[in-house]
Amino acid sequence: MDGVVDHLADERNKAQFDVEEMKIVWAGSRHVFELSDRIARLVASDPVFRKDNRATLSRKDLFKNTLRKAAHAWKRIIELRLSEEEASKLRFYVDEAAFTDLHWGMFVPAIKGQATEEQQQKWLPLAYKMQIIGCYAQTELGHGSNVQGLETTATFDPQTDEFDIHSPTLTSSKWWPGGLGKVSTHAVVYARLITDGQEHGVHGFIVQLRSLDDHLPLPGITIGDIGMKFGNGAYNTMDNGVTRNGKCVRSNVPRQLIYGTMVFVRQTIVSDASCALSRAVCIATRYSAVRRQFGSQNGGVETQVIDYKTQQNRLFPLLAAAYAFRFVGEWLKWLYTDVTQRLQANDFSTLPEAHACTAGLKSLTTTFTADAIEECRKLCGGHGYLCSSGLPELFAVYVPACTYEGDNVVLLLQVARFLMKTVSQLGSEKKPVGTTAYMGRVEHLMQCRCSVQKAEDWLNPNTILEAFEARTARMSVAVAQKLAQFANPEEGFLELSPNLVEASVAHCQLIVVSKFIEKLQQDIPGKGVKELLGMLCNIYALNILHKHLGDFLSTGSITPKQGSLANDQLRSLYSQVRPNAIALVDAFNYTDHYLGSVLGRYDGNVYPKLYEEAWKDPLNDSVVPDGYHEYIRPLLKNQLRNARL
Ligand SMILES: CCCCCCCCCCCCCCCCCCCCCCCCCCCCCC(=O)SCCNC(=O)CCNC(=O)[C@H](O)C(C)(C)COP(=O)(O)OP(=O)(O)OC[C@H]1O[C@@H](n2cnc3c(N)ncnc32)[C@H](O)[C@@H]1OP(=O)(O)O
Ligand SMILES: Cc1cc2nc3c(=O)[nH]c(=O)nc-3n(C[C@H](O)[C@H](O)[C@H](O)COP(=O)(O)OP(=O)(O)OC[C@H]3O[C@@H](n4cnc5c(N)ncnc54)[C@H](O)[C@@H]3O)c2cc1C
Repeated sequence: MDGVVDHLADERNKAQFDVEEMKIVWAGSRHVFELSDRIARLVASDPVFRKDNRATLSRKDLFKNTLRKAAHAWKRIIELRLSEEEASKLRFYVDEAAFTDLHWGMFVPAIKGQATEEQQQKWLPLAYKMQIIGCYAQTELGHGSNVQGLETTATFDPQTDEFDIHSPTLTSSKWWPGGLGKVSTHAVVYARLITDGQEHGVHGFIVQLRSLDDHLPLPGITIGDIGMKFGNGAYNTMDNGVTRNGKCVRSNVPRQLIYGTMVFVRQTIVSDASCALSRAVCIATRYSAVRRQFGSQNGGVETQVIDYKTQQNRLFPLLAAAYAFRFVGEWLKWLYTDVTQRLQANDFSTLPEAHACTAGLKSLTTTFTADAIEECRKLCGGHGYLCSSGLPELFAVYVPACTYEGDNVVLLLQVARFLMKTVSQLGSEKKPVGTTAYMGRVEHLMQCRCSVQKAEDWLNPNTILEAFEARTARMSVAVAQKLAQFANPEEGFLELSPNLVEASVAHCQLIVVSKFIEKLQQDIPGKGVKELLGMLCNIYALNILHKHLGDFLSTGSITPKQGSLANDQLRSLYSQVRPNAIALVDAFNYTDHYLGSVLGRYDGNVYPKLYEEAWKDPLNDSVVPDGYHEYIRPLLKNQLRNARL
């Protein structure tokens, strides 16, 4: 900021907490903060990684530019001898969806999680050096959610000691896999295993797709890109592929680990939600402090839009959620590490809970984040609709997270199965543990009364927790009782699926609230840091309570009066957070390069930069537009009309 006017300086001076310490809390540790900061600057200062032209490039140029960036990134990783942690931050700050995500994020984990020792020794060194490039080919044209419904077959031929991978129909074509369309040389292909004429369910097989000499598809394989996706630029940097069959290399997979890669990726998607959300919130918060509308007294300055209570009521819960998702993401990473270690020791006991948590939290956080990015766009008024705000592209890149790695409703139904199983086991030997431990107090939760009498009573974390637990327990038990009335449980499950999904959402929201409260019980240094986090935790919880008041009231978990007091407390919390809003988004420590938004600039110098940016549009290359002589001039001169008459 040397020599640059900081238009947000007054806002920064208002902060009542230590921003530098909050940056450490956000990053997770001082080590991660310093590393992230260094890599973010490295990326921002490298011209190859510029991204302000993505919306205007043609698909082919966009894609080629992504290939260039990926090759350059890999070169820098090798030259600078970056560690895995540094390389992964570099990918984060380069901020461009590419085949490398699938290679590192799914192909390598699938081999690590599902291949035998011998297979790992063969494939992993090649993959780590990127001497082969892999993708994850599960979804087909006809089936995505229903993995057991995949049609591709892998038939073992004892004569050749090979599997014959076959997609016999159009609908069995692999369709969607990222990186498959134009880049990958190999894939983990999911197919129904057939040996001796017998079926053994869906398994993963490593298949070579393209020649390592000339990149042409191997015989028997038809391969290409599936076409343009939502939004200009955005996810179109990625080649999503279609392919039909081939021969392959043998595989031998333990049944329970087939789904392991999805558990891993869902966990990373939850952590990623806080990044996308915080980015949108940072843009909307800074711009809301810059933007002024109405309220001028005697020709004085107008009101900053961030001071309108309606703006705060829309924006601050999103800010609070960004922090909430950060902490639940940290916890989920711990849970995933724990379950992985157990699996290595053949202990599968915590896998169902890990599956339910990753599926449910992936669904909850991505649905919320996608909606929140769009809300941030609206919070920025008309300028939010400009590509230079960064929000349209962020939305277009982010919104498929609600679908990929499991459609969000399908995933909530998985949580519902887990919840119903937990309820059905209450009173048996098997005690609920982990995130369902609260169900062990179901008798109390079914009849407890919320003690809130005045607005400030809602600041007690135990009060909040009990209201959320009572709501979830009562919703789960109510739907379980309805289910029990069906002679055929699967029929009941289908009929009651909307109620089941609502119970799952309540359960996932409870997990997020409880992990935020747990975070606050840790030692958090820095003046005012814990206090601010406490306010954000209360905003996150009370906003949910307000938005889902129907659930809380219909289950009798709180009274209408208590609901109204929660809302009073929310308004008071907004006033307390307001002076800290800019500092709270500064704590994300995002560079202007990463934010990619004129509205979210650190220095708040929005208007001159918006004007400057507009002139860069290719349409402004000429004063008189291409097409004037053909279409505008004849119109103005009435030549078109005369010609018709
Ligand atoms: C320009 C760029 C430059 C940068 C360059 C830099 C390069 C260098 C970088 C170097 C870095 C090095 C560091 C690397 C760091 C890593 C980076 C990480 C990034 C990660 C990002 C990844 C990218 C994401 C992009 C998006 C990818 C999207 C991919 C996909 O979408 S893949 C396809 C996913 N498909 C689905 O999810 C399908 C959904 N369906 C299902 O999951 C299931 O079928 C089902 C719905 C659950 C099935 O239901 P059924 O009822 O049919 O059940 P079924 O019979 O199958 O199962 C029954 C029992 O099994 C249980 N169960 C089900 N699922 C699971 C599970 N997942 N786990 C455990 N158990 C499960 C189920 O509960 C039943 O149990 P039961 O009730 O007890 O019987
Ligand atoms: C950008 C992007 C990248 C992707 N990358 C990959 C990849 O790398 N590799 C890969 O293998 N796949 C990939 N996919 C595919 C992705 O995993 C699937 O699209 C996803 O799992 C959803 O499956 P589907 O498309 O079959 O949706 P469908 O299941 O057809 O969903 C359609 C609708 O039906 C509803 N529905 C479906 N089943 C049920 C049910 N049982 N009960 C109630 N409602 C239901 C859904 O909620 C949804 O509203 C990608 C997809 C996208 C968009």
